[in-house]
Amino acid sequence: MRLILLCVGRCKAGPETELSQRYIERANAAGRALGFPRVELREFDESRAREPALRKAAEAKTILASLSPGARLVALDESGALVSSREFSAFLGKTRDEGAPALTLAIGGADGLSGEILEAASPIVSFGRMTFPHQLVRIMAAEQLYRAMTILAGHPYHRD
Ligand SMILES: C[S@@+](CC[C@H](N)C(=O)[O-])C[C@H]1O[C@@H](n2cnc3c(N)ncnc32)[C@H](O)[C@@H]1O
Repeated sequence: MRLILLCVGRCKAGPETELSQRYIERANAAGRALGFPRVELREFDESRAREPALRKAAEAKTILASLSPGARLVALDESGALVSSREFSAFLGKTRDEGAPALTLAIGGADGLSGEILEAASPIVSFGRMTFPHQLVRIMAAEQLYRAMTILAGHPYHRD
């Protein structure tokens, strides 16, 4: 099952990009043998529309258009469900075993994700009730994908 980290907003070259790339490379190395051939990072420009609602709607259209047929959509949003790393890894394993061709994790831009995306997603996952910048969330999501791979592989990176 392909894993896609879909980001509204681009990250400049620098420490945030380096760290998220490092976790993606680790997730790729650990995931290949587990039926996760690769984590793909896709970035889109934030909309330049004047109103936040119009920006979010335009960004939602881009996100929905980029989903491959049969792909599962997970939204990252402050309002979502609080899940443990083990629960998240179990969800990835179950979705893979159900035969989904791809799973997309969507990260919103400065305005956040639209209601349309939150309704289309299952589940909506939160990293806590605080709001983080999308650059940090990208790193956190990449790390959680790597952590999930190690949990599924029985590797001792994750300790609890
Ligand atoms: C700067 S935040 C969006 C701002 C916020 N929704 C607002 O109303 O102003 C950018 C993106 O990072 C992700 N994000 C931020 N905090 C998060 C959290 N606590 N849990 C999960 N995702 C988060 C979401 O995908 C969000 O759309």
